[in-house]
Amino acid sequence: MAVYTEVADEDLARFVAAYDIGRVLACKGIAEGVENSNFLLHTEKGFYILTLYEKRVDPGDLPFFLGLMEHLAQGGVTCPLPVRNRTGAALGTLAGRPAAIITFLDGVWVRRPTAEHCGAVGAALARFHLAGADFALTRRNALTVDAWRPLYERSKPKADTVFAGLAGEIERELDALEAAWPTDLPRGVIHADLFPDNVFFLEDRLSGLIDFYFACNDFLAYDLAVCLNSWCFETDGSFNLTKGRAMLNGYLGLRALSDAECAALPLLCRGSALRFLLTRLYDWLNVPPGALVRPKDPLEYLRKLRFHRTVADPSGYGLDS
Ligand SMILES: Nc1ncnc2c1ncn2[C@@H]1O[C@H](COP(=O)(O)OP(=O)(O)OP(=O)(O)O)[C@@H](O)[C@H]1O
Ligand SMILES: N[C@@H](CCO)C(=O)O
Repeated sequence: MAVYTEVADEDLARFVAAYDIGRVLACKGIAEGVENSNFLLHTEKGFYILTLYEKRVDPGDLPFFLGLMEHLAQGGVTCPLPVRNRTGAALGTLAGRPAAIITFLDGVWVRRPTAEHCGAVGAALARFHLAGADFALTRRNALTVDAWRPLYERSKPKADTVFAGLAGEIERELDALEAAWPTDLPRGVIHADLFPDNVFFLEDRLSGLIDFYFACNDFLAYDLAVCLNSWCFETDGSFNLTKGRAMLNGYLGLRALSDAECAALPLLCRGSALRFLLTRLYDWLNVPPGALVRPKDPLEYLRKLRFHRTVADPSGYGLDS
């Protein structure tokens, strides 16, 4: 999260007065993250997260995200719940933005994940996929293969200022992925952004998942690719096979992967790496003036992408044949 939009005290007090959570005692901007404006809200009833939805969130998708949290919680996935106001609405408007209050989840995200953390995340991801299977709403993935080229075009004029040769490398990758992207893998609701900062642990036990604002319907195995990318690389850029194996085995303990899903993993990992390279590149080149935000390094994902091009089969991620 980040803070793009400031909220006046009177507006906040009026917004919170519609809820049954007491008066505002304090409200502090959260610097972490890059997508929405987030605040730690302290009221007479306790702590909450106040989110103002920013540029990448289509307000029409908010019932999907908020409904998904409620659905997953009923299905045994620990996650925050939207708080409803006295009229039963989970969504309102604050400072000109769609806004919601969600419950505070205890735990911290791990800066240096171990293989054990990766195993727990693999299992949690499978639990998410199983619990999401009977969710009634759907949302297409707005950041899948057909969206990557238009997204790239918006950064293209300045891409080579970030890294010489970056534009050409992205264009070759887009050509390859558009030609080879799978069409018929098992689909369902995916988290699509289950990075370490979206998974909380309490004393090494996974305590819950947050940040459902990229969730959508897409290939289930693509979600694993997002997690292999975000959890299993070391800071020196190398892929940690022990972590990859732990994550895949954690997942396989609850949901089997088909042969086609296994075979597609290297391609899905390339696609996922390109997706985060492209959104990070755009954000890097377009920091709004005055925003409290730390854009993330796009080149981290260029290095991951290059690694995936060298992976011939899923044993390269630790998948036992
Ligand atoms: N329900 C919650 N309970 C406790 N803390 C939360 C909760 N939701 C968010 N946070 C805090 O806010 C931080 C950022 O949240 P989040 O990851 O949802 O933001 P974001 O802008 O969507 O970030 P990104 O998409 O870059 O991960 C978290 O790391 C955590 O510190
Ligand atoms: N988790 C993403 C930010 C949200 O899309 C990243 O690290 O690039």
